[in-house]
Amino acid sequence: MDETNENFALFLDFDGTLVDIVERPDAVAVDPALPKVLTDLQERLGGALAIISGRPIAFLDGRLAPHEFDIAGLHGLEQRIAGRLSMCDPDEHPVLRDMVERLKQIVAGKEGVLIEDKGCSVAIHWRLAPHEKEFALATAHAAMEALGHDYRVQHGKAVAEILPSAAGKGKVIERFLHEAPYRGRRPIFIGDDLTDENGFKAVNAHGGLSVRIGGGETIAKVRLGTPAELRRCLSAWASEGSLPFDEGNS
Ligand SMILES: O=P(O)(O)OC[C@H]1O[C@H](O[C@H]2O[C@H](CO)[C@@H](O)[C@H](O)[C@H]2O)[C@H](O)[C@@H](O)[C@@H]1O
Repeated sequence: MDETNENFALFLDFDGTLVDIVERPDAVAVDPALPKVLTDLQERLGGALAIISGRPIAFLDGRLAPHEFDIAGLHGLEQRIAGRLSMCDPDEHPVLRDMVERLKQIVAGKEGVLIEDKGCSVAIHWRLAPHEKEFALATAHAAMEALGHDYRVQHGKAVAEILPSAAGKGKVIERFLHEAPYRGRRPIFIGDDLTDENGFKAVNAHGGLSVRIGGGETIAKVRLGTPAELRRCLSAWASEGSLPFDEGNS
């Protein structure tokens, strides 16, 4: 391991952070150079690099293949650390499963409104139909009311997700920080969205470094413009070894 990096634990969001936002969730494309950059950086950090995403782990593994990184999916409902996998079982969420079927029927006539069924959570997207934003938000909140306190709505970029209340990026980052090789290190979390603010709060509380990609109100300490800019920073960090963020830049 590179000694200058031994104190850092790096947590990276996926959509809007490592990859550019696109119109459809299934159309997202990974820069071909990215998996190797992440692998090199993981080595520099003595293994302390993890992806923290709202996507299912299976989707992320598919996009980053053949590399299998430490990872948290579904906003922390699933995780894999050093090959140890902990998954969420959709069968333990029968009321949510019924609700997913109802939601598919409710949006059926709404062109451009997409239901992304993630097993233990469900997202309602309106990026292709911005005029349906209020409908999609009202639908998500009505679903949450019907499901009760065990579920909450997570707002995001042209999306509202219904997910178990226990899910949260801050909580899962805390879990990683209790495990080797993350334990005792200074955390860095890089994200772009509302769901990432909870992760920024966790790393800030540890005296860590929070980095927000793009605009919007944030508690992150550093801001970068775009996923492409971040990919350049990560590539430089992987090849040169020095932290590529200026902590004074917020
Ligand atoms: O935690 P993340 O890795 O940032 O995932 C958050 C959500 O990202 C995806 O939706 C977003 O990206 C789509 C593709 O660019 C875009 O079409 C959509 O408007 C964005 O909200 C993903 O589909 C969700 O499941 C993730 O929770």
